[in-house]
Amino acid sequence: MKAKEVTILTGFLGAGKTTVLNAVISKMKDTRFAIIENEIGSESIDAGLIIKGDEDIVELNNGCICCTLNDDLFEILNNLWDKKDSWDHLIIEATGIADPANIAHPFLTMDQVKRGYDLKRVICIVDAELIEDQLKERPEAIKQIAFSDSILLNKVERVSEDYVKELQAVLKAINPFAEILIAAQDDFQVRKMFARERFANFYSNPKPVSTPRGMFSLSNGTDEKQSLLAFAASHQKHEHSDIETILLKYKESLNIEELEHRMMVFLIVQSANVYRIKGIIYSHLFQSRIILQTVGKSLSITLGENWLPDEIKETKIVVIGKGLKVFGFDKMFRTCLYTESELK
Ligand SMILES: Nc1nc2c(ncn2[C@@H]2O[C@H](COP(=O)(O)OP(=O)(O)OP(=O)(O)O)[C@@H](O)[C@H]2O)c(=O)[nH]1
Repeated sequence: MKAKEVTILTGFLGAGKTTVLNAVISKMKDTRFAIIENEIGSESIDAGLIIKGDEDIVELNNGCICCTLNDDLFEILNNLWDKKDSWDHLIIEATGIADPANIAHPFLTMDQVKRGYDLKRVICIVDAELIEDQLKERPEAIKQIAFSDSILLNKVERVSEDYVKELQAVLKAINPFAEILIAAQDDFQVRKMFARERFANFYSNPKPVSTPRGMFSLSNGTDEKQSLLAFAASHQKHEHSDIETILLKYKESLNIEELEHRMMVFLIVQSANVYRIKGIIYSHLFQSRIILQTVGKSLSITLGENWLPDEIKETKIVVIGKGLKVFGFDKMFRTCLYTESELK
């Protein structure tokens, strides 16, 4: 059986990976996708933001797969392989701080993985408004651009045309081999992105891991798993080890106007070390969930999917940044909860 096509979607926190993934699912209706959604927090928000179709969506929330190449990934690859007749193309949405080279490693070096999975391309989504600061502060952002085959410059409507040209030159300098695409209004150039395949010898020739021959199964303590764990262990010291996540959960209904107000003040005054906030919010005044997102100083509060009748309605908010104080965030969000007397 032919190996399945694999695409890795990378890009810094909030660049627009899930948005582009949704555009891909909508545009390429003739392809059945399997999706691995990796998030650094223990709870997945993104999986709830992917448009529902026939896609097989697997969440991998135990940490960033670029650092913890653990059993979970192999189990997922094995499980997907078992259902290989039901999908055509695997997309891995990496966390916003992942080094795509580490994610690509097993696909490039392990014979048994290669037999089932053919890594065709790495696509990097870049936030035109924030990338300049991200390149200065975060080595992850540079690695993501440097390792990609296509770079999609996103959110260009937020910057000037001249600045877009400057950014193109910067991106070209970091990665002269990549094709740079500009996202136009609601057009993420999906077909173009997927038409491009990686150069066979482009990647930095990771050292091959010796692998025993056999079935495509990695779940039984094979040497490959050992090799990969050793590889993972040797990569434990990451540049993004200073990045932390906080998860806050509330069962009470939340006042969306108050939330908007608090968030706007927070973003103006205090958000320097916060890269990303994303949340699914429960407010009794709405039949649907409310989606809260911040990237840099931008705030978006939108309607999500309706709650299902038997679903537990609760708010889940993930904050990603450096030196985060749980108490402060908890206090801010608690002031947005309706009190019992307000609900009467
Ligand atoms: N203005 C503008 N906003 C965009 C565009 N693409 C995405 N966004 C917004 O940017 C925010 C983050 O988008 P996501 O697609 O969730 O980003 P992501 O890269 O998946 O985020 P993480 O998974 O947290 O790293 C959302 O509020 C999107 O609506 C764009 O082209 N223009």
